Amino acid sequence: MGGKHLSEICLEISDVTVEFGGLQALQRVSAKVRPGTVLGIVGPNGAGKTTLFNVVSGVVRPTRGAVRLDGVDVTGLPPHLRARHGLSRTFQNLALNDEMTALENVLMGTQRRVPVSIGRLTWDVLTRKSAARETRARQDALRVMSTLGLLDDRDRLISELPFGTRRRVDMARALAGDPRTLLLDEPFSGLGDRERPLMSQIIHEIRKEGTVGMVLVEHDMTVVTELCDELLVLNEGVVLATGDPRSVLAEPAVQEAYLGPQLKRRRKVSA
Ligand SMILES: Nc1ncnc2c1ncn2[C@@H]1O[C@H](COP(=O)(O)OP(=O)(O)OP(=O)(O)O)[C@@H](O)[C@H]1O
Repeated sequence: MGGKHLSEICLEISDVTVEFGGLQALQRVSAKVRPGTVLGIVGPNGAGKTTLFNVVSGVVRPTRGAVRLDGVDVTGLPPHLRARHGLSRTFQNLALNDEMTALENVLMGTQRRVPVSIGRLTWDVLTRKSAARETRARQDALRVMSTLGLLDDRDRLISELPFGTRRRVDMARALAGDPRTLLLDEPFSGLGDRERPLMSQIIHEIRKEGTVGMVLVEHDMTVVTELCDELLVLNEGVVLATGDPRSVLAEPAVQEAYLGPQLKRRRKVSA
């Protein structure tokens, strides 16, 4: 990103409120993410986690408040234009084309920086300049795939790959866009015991590199405590607590928000 001024904060959510009809799904939520850190968004069902994720990715437009990527206000921008400001995301249900190879899917992720043609069909109409871009995109895609242990799978169709490998391909696709801010939507969901440590390690490595800020929505509190620098706990659209994971999860209000519904159910059953 040569020469461009990059703000210390890659993602800033300022005073965001979202109303769906009469329901306030988010009320005055603020957060900042720095490169090399992971912000975890947690909270019980219906707390507003997905809505906040959707506000950052541009799927939901906030009623009030703003989203900034590298200091640029992107609140009015549709999702596909946010990639130009360094935003990339993974999907809980994966965003892969099953009929394409792993490499072709990862190449799709490089399109943020250069308009890449990925099909054999369009190869013959490419100019020499775009052929050079294609070569660079392939190199970038293969480099990311190598880091994620996917080189041996590069020419296999997504439909032939086990779920855990597909999840890593989705991660490689998101990373191939060279993001500054990466949204991770339940990246451990559906992974087996052998695949989970690998995903943890990948997130650790990205964090250690120090150039990408991550936002993680995840239900597994062990993962959240282990991977996140900071937690933002939502409950019924309101920020209940923020801070380092262990102290935040120990707060009585947070415990009540999580255990409250269970305790209420138990009281009902025993009444
Ligand atoms: N498009 C929508 N229209 C109306 N209400 C919505 C919409 N999307 C979400 N909501 C409501 O907003 C609130 C927050 O929902 P959200 O999906 O963000 O919660 P969540 O924390 O992601 O929950 P879960 O953990 O169950 O996925 C809920 O009451 C939900 O019913």
